[in-house]
Parts: sequence; C-alpha cells; structure tokens
Amino acid sequence: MGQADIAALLPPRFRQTHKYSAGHVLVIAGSRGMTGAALLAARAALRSGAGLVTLAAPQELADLIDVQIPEIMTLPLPSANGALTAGALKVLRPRLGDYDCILAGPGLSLRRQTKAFSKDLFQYIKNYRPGLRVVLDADALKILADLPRGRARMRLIATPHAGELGKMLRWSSAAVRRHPFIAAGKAAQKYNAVVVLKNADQTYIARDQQKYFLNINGNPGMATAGSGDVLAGITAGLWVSTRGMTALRAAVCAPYVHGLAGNLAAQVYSLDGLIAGDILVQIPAALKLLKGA
Ligand SMILES: NC(=O)C1=CN([C@@H]2O[C@H](COP(=O)(O)OP(=O)(O)OC[C@H]3O[C@@H](n4cnc5c(N)ncnc54)[C@H](O)[C@@H]3O)[C@@H](O)[C@H]2O)[C@@H](O)CC1
Ligand SMILES: Nc1ncnc2c1ncn2[C@@H]1O[C@H](COP(=O)(O)OP(=O)(O)O)[C@@H](O)[C@H]1O
Repeated sequence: MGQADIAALLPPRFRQTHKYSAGHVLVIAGSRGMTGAALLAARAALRSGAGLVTLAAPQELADLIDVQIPEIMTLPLPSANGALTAGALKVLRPRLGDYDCILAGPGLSLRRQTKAFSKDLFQYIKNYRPGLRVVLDADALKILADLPRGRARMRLIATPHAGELGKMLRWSSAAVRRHPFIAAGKAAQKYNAVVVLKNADQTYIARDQQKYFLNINGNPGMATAGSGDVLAGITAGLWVSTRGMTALRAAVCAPYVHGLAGNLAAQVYSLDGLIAGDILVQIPAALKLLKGA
C-alpha cells in the first residue's frame, strides 16, 4: 500500500478528543538490563497518539523510570532479580479494566517466574477480558508459543521477527524467512491474531491465509537494537487513539508509519548512525506527513 492508502486509513484527530478517549495503553515490559526496550515501546505508544501510557515494570525499574519520563505513569509490580514474578498478576488483575490496550513483551525476560506470570495473564485476559486489545512482541511471543495450542486466544496483534515466529510455529527461522507469507498466515490462523512479521526490509501482515499486506517502507539503518520495540509501541498507540481502528488497520498502518519515521530519521542521522530513539522522535513528523496536521 502507498502513502495515500495509509493516509486514508488515518483520519484526523477528532476535535472533542480527550485523553481517555484517545486511549490508555498499559505497557508490560522491561527487566534488569532491558529497561530501554520498555521505555522505547512506552514512548512510541505516546508519540503515536495514545492519550495515556502506563508502564508496568519490575518495581526497582519502575521507580527509576518514574523520575525519568514525566509523561509516562508507572505501575511497579512484584519482581525478583529485576524481572516480574507470578505475584504481579494479583496487583494487575483489579486494574485491567482501566486500560484500552495491553502491550506486553519488550525486554520482559524469559525467567521462570516471568513466564508463569505471563501465562496466567494471557489466560486471565482470555477468560475475563476477552475484548481487551492486546499487542504482543518479543519475549511475550516466545511465552505464548509455549502454551498448549489455542489455550490463550485474545484480541491480538503479534509483532514477531523471524526467530520469534519460528518459535510460534515450531519452524526454523530460516524456513520463516523462506516462506514469509505462508508463515505469517499460518501463525495468524493458529493464534487467531493479526500477525506482523518483521523480516528486515519487508514486513508481512496477515489476518488469515487468504489476504496479505506487504510493507517495504523503511531503510537498513533501522536494523538497530530497539527498532522493533518502537514498532510495537506505534501499533498499540495507533490502535487505541484512532477512531474506528481495527486490529488489521493498525497492523497495516504501524509498519508504514515506523518506516516513514525511520526514513526521516535517516535523513538526519544517516543509515549508519541511526538508533531506535531517533525513529521514535520522528513518529510525530511521519504522522504529520500522512495526516497533514
Ligand atoms: N535496549 C533494550 O533494552 C533492548 C532490548 N531488547 C530485548 O531483547 C530481548 C531479546 O530480543 P532479540 O530479538 O534481540 O533476541 P532473540 O533471542 O529474541 O532473537 C534473536 C534470534 O532470532 C534470530 N532471527 C531470525 N530472524 C531474525 C530477524 N529477522 N530479526 C532478528 N532476529 C532474527 C537471530 O538470528 C537470533 O538468533 C527482547 O526482550 C527484546 O525486547 C531488544 O529489543 C534490543 C534493545
Ligand atoms: N534492512 C531493514 N530495512 C527496513 N527495516 C528494517 C531493516 N532491518 C530491520 N528493520 C526493521 O527494524 C525492526 C527490527 O525489529 P526487531 O528485530 O524486533 O528488533 P529489536 O528486537 O531490536 O527491537 C523491524 O520493524 C524491521 O522491519
């Protein structure tokens, strides 16, 4: 799809918008050593239009983040050794009704206790909050892949790279790279999700095995740590903030906005010097180019 097609899917912000109608994203992410992934995703959601973003993170990291980025609220959760533990769900459960979308996974870690928490969370959402929008990326996808087939179906956008999608399908990442359309479609079917497969310079979007979208916007400068965390944040931000935005529309628009922001960032910082935070700060300019305001 071209720039005009994407622009048509992104209507201007409604005049009477207030921060709650623009949507509240809960980002569940980060562990010791990977706080940056959580911050990139949370900031990208805000920069993509979400009215409020709360970052749920291990308590010691949440306390640090709280003083760093004034626009982001934090929800400290029980943790051990810098990663979330099973007790985190008890704190989260009564609050889940406050959020329009959950984005989980960037920098979450694959520790045993974090896996237990994540699996219980997915199951809880499936049973008690089936309408909640969920974006899963990175470690959350590997944890989802461990669940028995179909156990935790949600209203889901999944944003794997080839390694992660390989785990979701029990394929090698080389096989995913060889057959990206088939892999994205099969995963969409298996997980009842919209799948955004990040295959370097090409991103494949599938909701089933019949209809696919391909994004080629972007540049090789975006092959840099944290670039995917930014895409996950854009996906959640667009999904909640734009009226009438379906999961498929959000999944089609987000990689385009991400690529456009990456292209604007490359003009300033070059293909070699570009870092994920540069993509992040160009999201508003990319949206302005697409929406005209
Ligand atoms: N600043 C930070 O805190 C950062 C934290 N990150 C976090 O680090 C954790 C591990 O994620 P990684 O993706 O780095 O490592 P993973 O271990 O998840 O995946 C990397 C493996 O997948 C394979 N692979 C196959 N196709 C690939 C493709 N198209 N793109 C990338 N890898 C492909 C690679 O060969 C490699 O073996 C995640 O939680 C992630 O969110 C990263 O996002 C980097 C930045
Ligand atoms: N050569 C490239 N051209 C365009 N986009 C790229 C290229 N390499 C990587 N990207 C983009 O960067 C992101 C990388 O995501 P991911 O592998 O999850 O990184 P990370 O885990 O470091 O955040 C994807 O959105 C991908 O499309």
